[in-house]
Amino acid sequence: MLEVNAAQQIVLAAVKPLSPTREPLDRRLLGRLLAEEIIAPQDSPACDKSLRDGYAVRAADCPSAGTVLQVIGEIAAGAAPGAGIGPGQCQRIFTGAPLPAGADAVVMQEDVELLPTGHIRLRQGPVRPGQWVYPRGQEMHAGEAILTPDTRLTPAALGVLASLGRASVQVIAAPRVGIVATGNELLAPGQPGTPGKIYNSNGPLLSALLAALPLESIDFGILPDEEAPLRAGLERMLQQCHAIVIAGGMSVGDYDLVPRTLRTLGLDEHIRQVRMKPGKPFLFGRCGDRLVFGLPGNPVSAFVCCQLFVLPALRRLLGYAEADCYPPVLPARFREAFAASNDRPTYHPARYELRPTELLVKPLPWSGAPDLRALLAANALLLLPPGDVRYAPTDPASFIPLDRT
Ligand SMILES: Nc1nc2c(c(=O)[nH]1)N[C@H]1C(S)=C(S)[C@@H](COP(=O)(O)OP(=O)(O)OC[C@H]3O[C@@H](n4cnc5c(N)ncnc54)[C@H](O)[C@@H]3O)O[C@H]1N2
Ligand code: MOO
Repeated sequence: MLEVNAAQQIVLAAVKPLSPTREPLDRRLLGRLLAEEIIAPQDSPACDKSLRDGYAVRAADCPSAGTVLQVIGEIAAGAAPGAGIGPGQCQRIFTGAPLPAGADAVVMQEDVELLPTGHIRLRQGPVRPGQWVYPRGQEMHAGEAILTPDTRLTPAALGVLASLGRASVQVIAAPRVGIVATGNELLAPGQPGTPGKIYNSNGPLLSALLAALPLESIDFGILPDEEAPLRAGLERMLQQCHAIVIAGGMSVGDYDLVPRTLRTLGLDEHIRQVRMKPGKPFLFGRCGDRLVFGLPGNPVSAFVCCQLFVLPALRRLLGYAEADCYPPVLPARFREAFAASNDRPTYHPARYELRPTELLVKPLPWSGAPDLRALLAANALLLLPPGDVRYAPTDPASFIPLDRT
């Protein structure tokens, strides 16, 4: 049976980033990949600016405390610089306002005494040239490359793009991803419960996991274990989405119809099972250029397969470099003794904590693939090898953090 690492490589090898598109600059671009080089159109700041509320002066006029200067006008932020200043003169100025011609320094208003004659007297001196001035081009020069293609857009990058006056940018397109739960036993939240039925937790669980990425996800609700409506539903999803995520009906039972139904829709199956627990009946393939992920119905299995295979593939569709697509695996030490017995490599819900110099990890009580409640307290998946294993406190461990953003 395929190992997890090999399966992850097969998935990523089958995914190509989507094409670039031009989109309006807003917060929906957070986490998207830039697809153009951004060049500064002009110097920033475009002129020398004041960093303080106070007075724009000529430093050469201000050798010492007690210097008296004539105030000849006022410049607010957003105003044109207006008249320049000559010897013995200054202008009232506010933070962000352009320095008038002749001025090369700013004196904070706290450092002057305002005289009734319309003059100021310096409380301190000398004034250094450039004092409280943000010089033209200090942040960037016209023609300078500010952002390279393949930059992942952060809040700071979006702020810088806005500061350049950009209303839109070229980014890698965001995929549309469909999610559906299958099973005759499933009820939508709000429907009256009846014996034998359970509520669909996988749909909301997977939608929430996908919400960590800047893509459009569509929840297609529930499809039954019946061939005709299942086929029609999956076909509709394939028409509308770049990738589809199906949970349930993946195993070998008489009502596990998903794999064979996908085959009638032209599935090119790349993966049918992976040597892991939970999540063994994971399916991956393509229908034409659509990516198809079949997750086992047990909620923790669906969760783990989403973390290990679906999210990495979607990051790749978004244009992330391959190495940035995988969830990180971090080294740690066991916080306490633990004994495990598993027939496959296992991803066990756990809690990690940062101690001054190392990470400690503690497996949580967990009763297996259906036990979604165990994930409530988890912030990690602890990797455990197959077989009977006993760990003592401080033994080495490795885990996947679940709180990575
Ligand atoms: N004879 C075998 N039986 C099973 C095998 C096997 O190899 N041989 N594999 C087991 C493993 S491992 C898993 S995992 C499950 C996965 O099976 P399916 O993908 O077919 O999932 P279902 O049978 O549809 O459901 C399993 C379980 O999860 C519940 N479920 C399903 N969907 C949801 C949902 N949307 N929300 C909440 N709970 C859901 C479902 O009611 C079942 O209890 O198969 C083993 N069997
Ligand atoms: O592989 Mo299944 O997901 O253990 O229960």
